[in-house]
Amino acid sequence: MIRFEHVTKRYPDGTTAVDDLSFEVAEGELVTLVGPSGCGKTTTMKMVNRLIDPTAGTIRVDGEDIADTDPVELRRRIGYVIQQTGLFPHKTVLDNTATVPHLLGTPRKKARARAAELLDLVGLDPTVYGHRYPDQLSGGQRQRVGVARALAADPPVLLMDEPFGAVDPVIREHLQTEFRHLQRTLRKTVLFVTHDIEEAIRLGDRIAVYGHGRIEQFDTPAAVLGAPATPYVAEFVGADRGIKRLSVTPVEPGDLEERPVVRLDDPAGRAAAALAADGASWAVVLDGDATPYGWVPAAALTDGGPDGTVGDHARPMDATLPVGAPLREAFGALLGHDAGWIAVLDEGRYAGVLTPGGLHAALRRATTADTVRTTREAVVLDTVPGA
Ligand SMILES: Nc1ncnc2c1ncn2[C@@H]1O[C@H](COP(=O)(O)OP(=O)(O)OP(=O)(O)O)[C@@H](O)[C@H]1O
Repeated sequence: MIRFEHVTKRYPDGTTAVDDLSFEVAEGELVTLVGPSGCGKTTTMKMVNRLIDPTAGTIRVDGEDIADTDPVELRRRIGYVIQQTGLFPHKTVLDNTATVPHLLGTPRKKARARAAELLDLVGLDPTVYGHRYPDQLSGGQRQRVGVARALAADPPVLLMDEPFGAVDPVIREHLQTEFRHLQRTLRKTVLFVTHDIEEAIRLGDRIAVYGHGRIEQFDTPAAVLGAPATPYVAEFVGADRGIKRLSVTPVEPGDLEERPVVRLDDPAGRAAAALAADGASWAVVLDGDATPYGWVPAAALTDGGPDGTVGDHARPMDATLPVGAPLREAFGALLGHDAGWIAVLDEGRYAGVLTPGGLHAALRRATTADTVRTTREAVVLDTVPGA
């Protein structure tokens, strides 16, 4: 969808900001460009909507060489969000959001109705915030308006240059999470610039790690963290990259353990006998066919005699995780609940439990995947002193 072919940008003073860059962002993909200050990220982005023209090379959007495209027509197809959101100070939030569709010919009333929907989508109640002016909003709220405004003309491509840069870390993480959810449904083609590796990992389908004017590695977050291509990338992603990988490795069905399962309305005596036959000290309790309710210790089932149902003795546990949740979330959930396990759902149905042992195995699985990715040439054999 966005394709760079041997693109170089040299500024008139001789600075080479981007040097022979080639990469592609697929349709519906979110690529983060990450690197230290001055490495050419913004220059790369501004060449896509022709705010800057390259010195050499070709950039294509949807197959078309943008050098042959009228910049105004090009920018209609490309939403642009920047850190200083660039909102019109004298217009209300609603009018700021509705401006571009209105300019493009959408009747005013329809443009405003759509703007209200978009404000809602980015988490701003239009009845509360729609009539405010930008200086009556917090930094995080202004950035949400910036995102809503960029989405208003429904462009297939979004360029985002440090869009969440000006807010504190907590709000920032919140905005990132919301944007990730939004992107799951919108599936825009997004080029997202950041100097924050955590942000790049959380948001990117793939990450381009920039050195000076060049991409040092272009791959999925898991691959960049698991197998940094160069010492520069390894240093940039940080010594704690193992921990960061918890954010990008998902829980898979194979990581789950099977436990005996009983149902709330099962007779307690029969459940106790089944557990005894299994030699199990506890069972998962389901409410109906597939909804986890909690757990029951074997010993509790026969408290007060064998009559009654499992429900009389079961203990609720409200935490569950979906298959595909990042291990970081699973780790947090395990720490937050005393039971040493967490029920995992696959498409809403109980699929098994995740234990600390399963979590460990999942991390090892991710490591093994990296070993397969790493080419033989890339492996450096060190001599172990004294071996
Ligand atoms: N108009 C210009 N004239 C000359 N040099 C420029 C110009 N704009 C940018 N540069 C230089 O080009 C290089 C890349 O700049 P760019 O803004 O693309 O980097 P960046 O990675 O986005 O940095 P930051 O994270 O600080 O925004 C830098 O060395 C910068 O000083």
